[in-house]
Amino acid sequence: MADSKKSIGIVGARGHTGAELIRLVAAHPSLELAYVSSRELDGQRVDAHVAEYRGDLCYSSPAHEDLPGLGAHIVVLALPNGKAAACVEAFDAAGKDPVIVDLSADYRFDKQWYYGLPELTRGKWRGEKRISNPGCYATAIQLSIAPLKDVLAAPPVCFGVSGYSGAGTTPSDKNNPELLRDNLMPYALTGHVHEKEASWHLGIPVEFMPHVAPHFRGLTVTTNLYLSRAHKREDIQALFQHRYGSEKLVRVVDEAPWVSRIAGKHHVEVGGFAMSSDGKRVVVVATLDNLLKGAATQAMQNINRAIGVDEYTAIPAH
Ligand SMILES: NC(=O)C1=CN([C@@H]2O[C@H](COP(=O)(O)OP(=O)(O)OC[C@H]3O[C@@H](n4cnc5c(N)ncnc54)[C@H](OP(=O)(O)O)[C@@H]3O)[C@@H](O)[C@H]2O)C=CC1
Ligand SMILES: CC(=O)N[C@@H](CCC(=O)OP(=O)(O)O)C(=O)O
Repeated sequence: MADSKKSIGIVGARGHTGAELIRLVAAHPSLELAYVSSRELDGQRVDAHVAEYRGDLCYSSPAHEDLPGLGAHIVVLALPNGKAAACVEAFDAAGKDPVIVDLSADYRFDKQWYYGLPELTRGKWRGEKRISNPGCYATAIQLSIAPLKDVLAAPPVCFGVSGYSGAGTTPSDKNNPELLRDNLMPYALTGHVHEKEASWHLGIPVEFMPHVAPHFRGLTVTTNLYLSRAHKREDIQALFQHRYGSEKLVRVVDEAPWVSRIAGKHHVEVGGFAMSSDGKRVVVVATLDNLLKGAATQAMQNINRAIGVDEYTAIPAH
């Protein structure tokens, strides 16, 4: 391994987000895969599953206690919710302190961890090596609401529709293409963890109603916002432009964006800005790829910052 490169381990690398991260790492000039874990793919070559990876690495299945001994500078936890703590505890017990990026919801409410939604929290990073990566819907919700936070008259109401890759690879109704065919499946209509996450990090109550749809990847969040005083559409657009005009991974668009155009892309699109006739209600639509800006791309932004390289290194512009 070249000295100039940092080594990275991905725990839970068989999953959808793990595979996207392997692709991003494969194209990264300063990162090299140290290990990728999967119980199911243990012993199989990585390049047999992720064509973009060129190398001889095979998946392995280390016990949690053995992870610290593998020595990666950066560890990404891409495990189901509830499974991160055992890994984190193993690093603590071994006295090892790599950069840990957790993709699950497990540390998103923990003040000891940096919550890495760079477009909104970049300035809050104090060099923490423990980074919780935001949820996919929670990213779209927060980016849709943040520019209007100070002019709201009521809690924003968000209608979300995700592709079924959002439900991971463990079989369930929410990733069963047979049940999803010609269907839209509502779930967790109150109290979804991303409702709590967006409310917590924005500091205002947010209401969220998720659905899962037959497409594989990409999500839409349509948010209804009541405003404390009348606005013109140009005023709303100006607030979004002011907030995101210089952001490489947020595009403020005129019309309401379509999810079919965001699949495989690394950025967020936010637009629509449909006004009520009295100017006191606006509907904002955001789309992003749940596996990319909703997970792996955002993790890569956070890793890049943690290792001191440009935040967008190895993240394609389109
Ligand atoms: N999918 C998405 O759109 C998004 C997902 N996330 C979060 O990222 C994390 C990973 O998501 P995703 O890639 O979709 O999940 P998947 O279900 O696709 O993958 C989960 C991974 O964890 C491993 N795994 C499953 N069960 C266990 C277990 N009990 N113990 C140890 N390893 C296990 C699996 O490999 P193996 O079984 O072979 O060991 C697999 O590599 C989750 O916390 C998810 O909530 C965040 C944002 C978006
Ligand atoms: C369609 C679908 O099921 N989506 C997932 C969100 C995926 C995600 O961002 O996950 P975490 O917050 O768990 O990391 C869900 O609603 O739980």
